[in-house]
Amino acid sequence: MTDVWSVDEHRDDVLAAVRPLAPIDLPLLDADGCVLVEDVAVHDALPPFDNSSMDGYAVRTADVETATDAFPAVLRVIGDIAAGSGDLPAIGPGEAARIMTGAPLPPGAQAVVPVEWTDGGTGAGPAVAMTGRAHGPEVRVHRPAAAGAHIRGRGSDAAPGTVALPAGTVLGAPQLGLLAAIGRAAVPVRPRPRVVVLSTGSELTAPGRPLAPGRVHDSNGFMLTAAARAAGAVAYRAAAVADDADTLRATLDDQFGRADLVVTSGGVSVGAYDVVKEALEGEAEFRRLAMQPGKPQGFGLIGPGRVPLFALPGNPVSAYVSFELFVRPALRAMAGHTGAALHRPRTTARLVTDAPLSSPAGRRQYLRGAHLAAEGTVRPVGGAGSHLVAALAQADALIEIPETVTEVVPGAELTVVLLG
Ligand SMILES: Nc1nc2c(c(=O)[nH]1)N[C@H]1C(S)=C(S)[C@@H](COP(=O)(O)OP(=O)(O)OC[C@H]3O[C@@H](n4cnc5c(N)ncnc54)[C@H](O)[C@@H]3O)O[C@H]1N2
Ligand code: MOO
Repeated sequence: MTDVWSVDEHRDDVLAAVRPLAPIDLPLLDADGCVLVEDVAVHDALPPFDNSSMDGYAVRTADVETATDAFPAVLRVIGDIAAGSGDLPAIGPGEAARIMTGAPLPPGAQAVVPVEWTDGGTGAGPAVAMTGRAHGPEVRVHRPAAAGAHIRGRGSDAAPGTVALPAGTVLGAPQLGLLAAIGRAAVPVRPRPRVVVLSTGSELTAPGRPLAPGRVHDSNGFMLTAAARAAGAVAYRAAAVADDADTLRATLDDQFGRADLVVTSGGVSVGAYDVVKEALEGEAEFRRLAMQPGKPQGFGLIGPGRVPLFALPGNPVSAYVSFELFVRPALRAMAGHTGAALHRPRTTARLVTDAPLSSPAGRRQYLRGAHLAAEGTVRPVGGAGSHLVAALAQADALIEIPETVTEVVPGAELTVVLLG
């Protein structure tokens, strides 16, 4: 009897075989979505200097401590400080400087009074101040301000010597913003894996071209390339290769130099033209899994570069489900992700169907489903056939039915894999 592997055994074997890619320094926007490999320290304080958080007037607190609407403090405006100013007037007793948001606090000032608390230097009340008219040589301040009011202190966001981002951080928009703010132009990260997706089958025709009798369009090439991109890879679809082992091998050899991982589909079953098996004989291991769809699977580290190659089954749903369960975690591991971040999130949901569903004994079944998070339910979409691409396109989850279960009744609690 031929050995049969479980889904978990195959996934564990594949994850044990792949390694995180060597780190490289990438410019910030190229590092988007990548995993940082070293702690990044703050060298210069952020903000780099004390600055105003409001448009208003930089003042000495003693000068405004008794200010009210009836008895405003009248201060002499000795200058204008815009964001980016380097030349700052010193504020003496009875003086103020008009200051903009983000502008450096001038020496002598202890607080900023927002323009709304003043006459805006117009000689009028607060209502007029709101109109933002040009200031005069004097400003009337109507309220006191505590020391430090409306001032963003040097280093109050990130202090020098602290860790801005620890190794292992996945870089997204806020993290890239922080790196830019502390002056980093490039960071050491694991690069996105480069993936080549290759469909096999003499029946395959590129979409956009008319179908000759007996032929079908190559859907796997596009679906798996998109799935690899969604997993964080830089992925390209190669033109489909006909069922000829020598041509396939030559095409694969050509791709190994430019790919960190290769995905093929088709040609792994027991048919007369299962050329992927033939082309990789002795290098990849071909297995039967206790799984439906996705029973035949091939995997190996191929060529001198030992490039991971996944030979997925040709049926489109089988190929996609196999990608999600085996290739995606491998790609995520190569990109430096660990733990739960390798996998699609899972949850439990109540099955909504009119009649019980049957499932093959001894095989873990993955039905396609529509998940309703708010209701905690999942509804099967289409049947179990592994050619049902239209139903797959309606699904946002995989419904997992364990190997030991042959029938599930409406209302049963099942694990679902969220495809996001
Ligand atoms: N006698 C047996 N026959 C089959 C078995 C078996 O155990 N004994 N297993 C079945 C299962 S399960 C699967 S899955 C498929 C896997 O077959 P292959 O990986 O060899 O795939 P092909 O034969 O090349 O194609 C299968 C099917 O998928 C279509 N296909 C293939 N590539 C594409 C593509 N890029 N785009 C769209 N459609 C594609 C192809 O035309 C076939 O219809 O084997 C079963 N048979
Ligand atoms: O197990 Mo094949 O992978 O469905 O249809």
